[in-house]
Amino acid sequence: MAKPGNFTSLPVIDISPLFGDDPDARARVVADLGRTAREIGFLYVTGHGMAPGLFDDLLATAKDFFARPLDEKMQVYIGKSSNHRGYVPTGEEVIYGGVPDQKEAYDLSIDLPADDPDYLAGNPMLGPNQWPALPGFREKVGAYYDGVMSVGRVLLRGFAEALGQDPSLFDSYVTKPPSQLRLVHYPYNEKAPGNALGISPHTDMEVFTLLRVTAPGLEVMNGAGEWIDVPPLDNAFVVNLGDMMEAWTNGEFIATSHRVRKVREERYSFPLFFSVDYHTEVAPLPMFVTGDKPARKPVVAGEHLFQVTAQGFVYLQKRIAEGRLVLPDNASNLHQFGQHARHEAEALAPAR
Ligand SMILES: O=C(O)CCC(=O)C(=O)O
Ligand SMILES: [Fe+2]
Repeated sequence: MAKPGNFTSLPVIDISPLFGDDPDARARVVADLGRTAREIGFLYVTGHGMAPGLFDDLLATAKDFFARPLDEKMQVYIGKSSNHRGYVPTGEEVIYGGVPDQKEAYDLSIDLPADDPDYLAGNPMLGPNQWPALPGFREKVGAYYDGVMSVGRVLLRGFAEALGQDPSLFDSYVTKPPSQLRLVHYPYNEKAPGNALGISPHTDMEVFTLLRVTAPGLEVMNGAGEWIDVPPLDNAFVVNLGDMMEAWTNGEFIATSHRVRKVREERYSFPLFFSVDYHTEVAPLPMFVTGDKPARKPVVAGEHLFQVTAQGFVYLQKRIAEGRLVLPDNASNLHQFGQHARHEAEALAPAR
């Protein structure tokens, strides 16, 4: 099983050469990405080309939205959506042990038209977003979403090259991906003990995550089992590889465990979970399977994501209890992969 090295801090990788045409500079970045993906699974990304204003606007918009009265936010309650989009009030997410969080969120993903065939067929993760009526919200949050997805696509090509493959290796798997952006708000909590958990140890399930946060709290586990601080870095994304990347590469690239420590400070967190297409069967790609590294059991990406999601949200649990929602019983557990397996062996519950 893949295991990270004994790093004590994360590398900062300037990916601007991935947008340029200097082959030597590109090769250096690709080599850095490869080393990091094999040994750490976590990095800061700068030189991503996104104007700082996009994040500033996202943050200001999120602050405005979360400051609105509850009944206004509930106009776009996630429980009104058939494809998991909208406002997630405090208490909606099921807590895996420990002190309940005061966190609230707004979830969006690829904004498909109402005549999208997957949406019409009742797909539980594909369809339109539920946009709040707040002026400018859709434009600003949508612009950030498009920007971060573009960075994700460039990064995906960089990782493909870092595996010694054609940059387009993964492209055909990400044509209409349910890549979720979460706007998360942890209000000020004067009682929050510094070492209590905001999110318990987990790996992210998707290909990789592009994260921006406003305050410290995120920690990554190194190979020695020590928690390493990942404080926010100005105009940089924290990028971590997820289970699908580890599964595709048969463990060559690693999904690293992380957790969020509670801090006595209001905190906003904006993870973009870069996913593959809903119907993709995620299995090790043939070039990563060898005699001593047998292929693991495949999962259908979207079914797996939705199955895990369904366990974590009250409105989905209600739909299941009422028989209005039936989960596919063939979606196996992606937590069998990578560090999730190790954590489950250590009896630590996944957070999402
Ligand atoms: O808020 C953070 O710093 C990270 C959140 C996270 O790990 C997640 O949502 O999966
Ligand atoms: Fe995470």
